[in-house]
Amino acid sequence: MQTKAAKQALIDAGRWVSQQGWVPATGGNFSMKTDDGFVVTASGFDKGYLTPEQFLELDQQGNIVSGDGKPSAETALHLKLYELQPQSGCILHTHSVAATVLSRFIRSDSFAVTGYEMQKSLSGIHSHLDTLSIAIFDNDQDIPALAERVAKHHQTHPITHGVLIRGHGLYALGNSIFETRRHIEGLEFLFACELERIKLEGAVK
Ligand SMILES: CSCCC(=O)C(=O)COP(=O)(O)O
Ligand SMILES: [Zn+2]
Repeated sequence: MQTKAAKQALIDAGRWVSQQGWVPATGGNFSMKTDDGFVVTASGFDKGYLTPEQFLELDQQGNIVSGDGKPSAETALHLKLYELQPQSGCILHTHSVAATVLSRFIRSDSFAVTGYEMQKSLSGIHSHLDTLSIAIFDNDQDIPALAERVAKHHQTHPITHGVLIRGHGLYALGNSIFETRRHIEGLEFLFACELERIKLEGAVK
């Protein structure tokens, strides 16, 4: 995709995720592969009201080639995820309440679900009987270190649809912005269902 069109697609995605309440304050960051490299959101802006000036353009190696301000503080994690999953074309990082709370509630290193028809919104999942597993990593202000932990985990448990960062949010991957948006919407639905189920089960204990 051309850079200008990629920025507009991310602006539209930002408005949508903001309307869903999944990028409060200045939370979240977005990136997409382009014909020349990548575009990534600049740091510190409200992702619901992005403008074309609030992006940086990176070359294929992730070096800044144009744009003002600082790239997202989490750019290194985006670049690592593209390296691990080269077919990925777009990464959207969100901070929903459900992803934040559930990733803290679950003590193990993955969110695993089965039994939901909505699992089929995720590429490669064809039955509610399949088990969907999303890895959870402890949060870290050292983003390159976090990216290295993700890479190490990927060697034994390949990352497919996304990762959760504990108490922080979701990184969703897809081969296009359309697939990534679908993955976010499907995953957020599943997170919300699981939160409701946990609350109901707690109430009857
Ligand atoms: C209040 S959001 C804290 C930083 C963060 O987690 C985030 O997603 C936004 O960071 P950026 O540098 O991309 O604006
Ligand atoms: Zn974040």
